[in-house]
Amino acid sequence: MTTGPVIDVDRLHVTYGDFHAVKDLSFQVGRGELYALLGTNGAGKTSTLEIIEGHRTATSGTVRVFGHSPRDRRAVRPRMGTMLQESGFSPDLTVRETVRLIGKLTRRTDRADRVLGLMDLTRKAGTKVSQLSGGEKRRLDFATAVYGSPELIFLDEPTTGLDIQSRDGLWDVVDKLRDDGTTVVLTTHYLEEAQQRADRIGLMHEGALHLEGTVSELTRTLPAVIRFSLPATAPALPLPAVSEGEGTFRIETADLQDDLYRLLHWARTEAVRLGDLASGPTRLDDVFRAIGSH
Ligand SMILES: Nc1ncnc2c1ncn2[C@@H]1O[C@H](COP(=O)(O)OP(=O)(O)OP(=O)(O)O)[C@@H](O)[C@H]1O
Repeated sequence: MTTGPVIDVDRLHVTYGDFHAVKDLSFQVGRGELYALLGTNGAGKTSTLEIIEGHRTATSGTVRVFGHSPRDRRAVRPRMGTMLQESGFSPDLTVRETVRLIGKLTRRTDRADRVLGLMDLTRKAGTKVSQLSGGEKRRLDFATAVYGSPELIFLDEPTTGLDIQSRDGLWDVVDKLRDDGTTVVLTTHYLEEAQQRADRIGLMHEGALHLEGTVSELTRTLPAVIRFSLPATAPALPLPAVSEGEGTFRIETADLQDDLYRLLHWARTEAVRLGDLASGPTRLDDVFRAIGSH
């Protein structure tokens, strides 16, 4: 039984030649957490994950997984499953053979047919990997990652190329694993998936952690937004608003409830119809867009 964090990254540096891809990166992932490591293109996420997964050595700094070096494969591999962005499966093996091979290599035990069933691949069990569609390959990749229900799972862009049924199926499996205490590290460019599911987010930019926190801690760093359109004849608004052209306005607010109330009260009193009214907290997309602008 490990006490302390499942993943502990301390002052990690990764250089390629004289290029500094990861600079003094520190973060921890606790047991049972879903930690989303997100970032701009080239931020250093893959480089970092490759070190945590034991595929690459750090230039300097320390990384511990379950208290061990990730290069200590015997200690770490049986306890972690990995869904990479690109699988390196042998095209000539069947789907079932592939799952069994990964099980053997990682020293995890399970039934191949169980994990194939989870991802609706039972009918493809005897099919060669080379004959699978792109989405089926991704599902096979996920099935191998969850083989043996490991304590730690890395999901690198897991839903890219999956149809909506497969996405829902994948997240159902992840939710069940999490109920049993599995720790998940997710990278994705589908920010709404991270927004819905992550306990904490580490947001990388240019090799460093730009922001870290829960979704609400990150979105709280930016104002919420109210958008609407007005007829040209409308009287002056009760709040400062920015015109976005064609009669559309945007109000940025640190107090969405109060300012929305003031706007609606004004509209009713003045008998003004607010067109296409929409409001909501800042989305993770906006936090990303703000990177580099401050
Ligand atoms: N083997 C390598 N040799 C030289 N430079 C590399 C190598 N691998 C990555 N880099 C560079 O290091 C930086 C970080 O790359 P990395 O793949 O870790 O980023 P990322 O955050 O995963 O990006 P993306 O979201 O685009 O996949 C990039 O500028 C990349 O060009």
